[in-house]
Formats: sequence, C-alpha cells, structure tokens
Amino acid sequence: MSVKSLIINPGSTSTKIGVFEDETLLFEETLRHSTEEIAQYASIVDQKDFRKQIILDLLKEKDFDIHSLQVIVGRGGMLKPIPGGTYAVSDELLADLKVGVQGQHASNLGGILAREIADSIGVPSYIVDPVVVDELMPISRYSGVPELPRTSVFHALNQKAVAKRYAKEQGAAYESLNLIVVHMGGGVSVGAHEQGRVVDVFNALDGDGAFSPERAGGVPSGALIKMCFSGQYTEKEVYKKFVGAGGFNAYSGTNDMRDVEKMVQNGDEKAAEVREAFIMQVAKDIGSMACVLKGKIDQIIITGGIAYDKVVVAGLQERAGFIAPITVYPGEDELLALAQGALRVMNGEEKAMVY
Ligand SMILES: Nc1ncnc2c1ncn2[C@@H]1O[C@H](COP(=O)(O)OP(=O)(O)O)[C@@H](O)[C@H]1O
Ligand SMILES: CCCC(=O)OP(=O)(O)O
Repeated sequence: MSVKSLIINPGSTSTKIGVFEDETLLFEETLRHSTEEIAQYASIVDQKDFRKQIILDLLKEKDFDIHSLQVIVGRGGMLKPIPGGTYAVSDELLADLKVGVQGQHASNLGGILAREIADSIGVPSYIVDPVVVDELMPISRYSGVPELPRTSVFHALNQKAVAKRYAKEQGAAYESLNLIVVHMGGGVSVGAHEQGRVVDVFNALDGDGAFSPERAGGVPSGALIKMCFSGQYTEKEVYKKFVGAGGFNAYSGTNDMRDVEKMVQNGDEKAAEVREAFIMQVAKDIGSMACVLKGKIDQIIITGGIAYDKVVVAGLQERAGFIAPITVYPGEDELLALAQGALRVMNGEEKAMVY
C-alpha cells in the first residue's frame, strides 16, 4: 500500500510544504516570510498558528483531503545533541521542542506542527535528521573557553541529503568521500564531511562562522562582552542582534538576497560591499574546513536558497575554487529527505529512533 505524507519544513525566512505519495511529490509550495512579517512575533512558538494556517490554507486551496494522509513529517529542531535518523514525535521530544533545549529556531515548529496535525487525524508524526545531529570529533568541540564548547547546530538534513546525492551521482559511497558542504539559507553552515560523518561544522545559529541573511555569525568577543555589560540592552535584545536582526538584515535591512541584488543594480555601493564581505567570510569558512580535512577534499558542494545567486556562487568559485572542484545544488532536497526518512520507518526498513 502506498503512503501519503505531509511534509512541513519551517525555515527562518520561509515555510516549505510538500505532499508526497511514497517518493512522488504531488505538490509543494514555498512561502517566503519577510523580516517585517517575522518581526510581528515575540518568539518562535508564537509563530505556530500563523504557520499552521498557511499549511491548512494550502491544503484547502489544492482541494486536498487531510484525512487521506498516513503520516506527517516535520523538520527537526533544537533538541539535545543526537545521532541522525528518523524520530517519532514522542511527548518528551515534543516538550523539548517547545522549550528549545538548545535554543530558539523555526525548525522547532516542524515537529510541533507535525504532531498537532497528526493528532487531529489520528496518524503518526516524525522528524528526520534534526538541526542538532552531532557527529563532531572531540577536537572540534574546543573553543578556548572550557565552559563554552563549540556545538553542532546546522542544516544537517540538507547537508546529508546533498552529500549523498553527489556521492550517488559519482557512483561512490558517501562513506568513501571527503566533502565540504556549504548551506546558505536564512542561516549559513559550512561542514566537513569526512567519510560519512560531519566531523566539524560552523554552527549556523549563534556560532562562529560567516554572517548570513539574518545572523551575525562570529564577532569580536571583547566588543561583544562590552556590549552585554553596557546596560543598554537586555539579554533578549542582544541575542536578537545576533540571531534574527543580524547579518544582511543589520547591514542592508533585508533577509532576501534578491533585494540585495536589486540594491546593487540600483547603484548601492554599500550593499555591494556587504555582499562581497559575505562571500569572503563563507570562503574563509571553506578554507577552515579544508584544513580540518587535511587538504584531502573530493568536492565542495554549495546549496541552499542563496546557491541560486549567481554572483555569490561566482565569488565563492573565485575565492575558494582553488581548494577543490565545486558542485552547486541550488535550493535544498529537504522535503524529499523528510518523506524518505518517514517512509523507511513506515515500510519497516528502519526502526524509528527513540529520543
Ligand atoms: N532565486 C534566488 N536568487 C537569489 N537568492 C535567492 C533565490 N531564492 C532564494 N534566495 C535567497 O535564499 C535565502 C533563503 O534560503 P532558504 O534556503 O530558502 O532559507 P530558509 O530555509 O532558511 O528559509 C534568502 O536570502 C533568499 O533571498
Ligand atoms: C538552526 C540551523 C539551521 C538553520 O539555520 O536553518 P535556516 O537557514 O532555515 O534558518
């Protein structure tokens, strides 16, 4: 019997929705959220009903009967560090998504919405390869401050999906390759995939890598400490400067790279400089991961929404192309990867992991 699934993929700047019959996509939709739209909500959990309504409206518009679904799958969020795999949205997992045990990010809503909609029609709900998949080697955890270890928070689902897609296209096993995967979405993560394990990665949320459309990335720590103790900001206000209002939002007032391109076309020199700084920071992250892999790199893979941006891709080619050949997979393979993760469990090929 075939399995019909609803896939819910909340990102920081978008909500992506797909309906599959087994591995066949019946329809999909990407709804982009502007900085102003997101700014109306005080917290991620406050966005739940808004994002749920978008999903229900889309199903209605497509005249799709929700009761024909056998499973709902959501992108997995800021849980405890865990191995990759498909997890049932248990009560414990749901509670941790609501709290956001490693922080607040739109992906927390994936499992919450999947469970809520699934419960309403009496079917199971799952998450797959959440953003906290942790395969770091011990030396990657060092930051220089023992109380502040580096953590693995990244686009695990898509990084793994595109890495496996590249391996398949080459007729090679993912586990036999060394790859640097660069995901550029609302957040940016650059990971070192050493023979099937992401042994080091720049944390995409509040870590030490490049800035992104809505995040600051790594900043000078002395200046940050002074800002925190200046008395000018609450903890929440400082965090917002780094996650949400940082990066392109702070420099150019938008989280949309197509707006940045328009600004540059209209002669905005500052916007052009910000984009060049972004390209250089991402290229520097690629260089770091090249050292993690000791220079033995089969391929660099560039993916995420910004991989559609020809100027950014050309800039990365210019600055990092000497390290290894580059393959570009614009957008992401996340909807299919989520559907496949649930299918493996529904078809009995794999057991759901227990959180
Ligand atoms: N065709 C395109 N050209 C340039 N940039 C794009 C294009 N499509 C999406 N983007 C940019 O990609 C970013 C969002 O990437 P995406 O992977 O969809 O993010 P998220 O999943 O975090 O919401 C935005 O800055 C958006 O403007
Ligand atoms: C929290 C890590 C993943 C991430 O940054 O996703 P988005 O780019 O969708 O915000």
